[in-house]
Amino acid sequence: MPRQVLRSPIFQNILYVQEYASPQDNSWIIHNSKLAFNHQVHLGYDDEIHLLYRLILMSLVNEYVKEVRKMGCNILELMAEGLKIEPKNVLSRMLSDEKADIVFRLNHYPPCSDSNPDSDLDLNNRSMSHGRTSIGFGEHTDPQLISIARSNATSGFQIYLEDGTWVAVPQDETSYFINVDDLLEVMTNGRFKSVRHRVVADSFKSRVSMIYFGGPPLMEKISPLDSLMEPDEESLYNEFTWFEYKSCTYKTRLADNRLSRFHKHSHPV
Ligand SMILES: O=C(O)CCC(=O)C(=O)O
Ligand SMILES: [Fe+2]
Repeated sequence: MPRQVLRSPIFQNILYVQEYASPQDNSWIIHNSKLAFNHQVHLGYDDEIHLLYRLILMSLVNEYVKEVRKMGCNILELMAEGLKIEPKNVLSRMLSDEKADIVFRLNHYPPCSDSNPDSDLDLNNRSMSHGRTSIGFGEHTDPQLISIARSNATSGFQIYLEDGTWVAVPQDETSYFINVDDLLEVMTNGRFKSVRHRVVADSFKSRVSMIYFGGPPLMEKISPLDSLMEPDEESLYNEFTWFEYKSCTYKTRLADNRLSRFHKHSHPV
């Protein structure tokens, strides 16, 4: 099914017809710019897509999202089991809730011939010059609970390690890539870490990825799970709702450490 979605001629057409930067960005995803080389396709808002295309596309996406949501729930249940907490749906109930805040995003990174011979060097440096590298999607953590991604086996996805290096994650179109997101870090009181990641555009191959972002209902209160906390353990975070956190993501820049704003003992960055 996912491969079918990626390869579907409908998707291919839409990728080339409807490419534009996301309206809510504050400069971090700019269509065809040197800051980011990425086209996002926002489904549902594209008035010019032929109605028939839109209907077929919507039904493919809905079917995919339904299945991936089930997978997300299973993964969260396995995590609860691994953490030895009860009930087993303590995390997954937020995704299975009919008000769960789900986003599906399709990213298209055209080949970018902009890269220069120094870029490998630059790409391991967090303070790189954006003008000289071909960043497809700037570094960030995903704000939700978990993200589940598939791609067309074009490299570029990298994760950040605490020692300051970026590690390329080998891609293949038969695997799912699961990210721990910000809310899961809070709910596990830091036991799981939200993974900082980015995409570097490939010089020769186009990359397409589709990501399911699983978030809880907007008014869900987020704080470390009672059932997980040791008797003398202190909560690292102030309680907030997903709505508050989500609003904060729109007011901050992509690369910001948004969690630090909700951290009990640190100053906002
Ligand atoms: O394209 C990818 O593989 C990752 C994109 C991403 O990190 C995102 O959409 O949040
Ligand atoms: Fe992401």
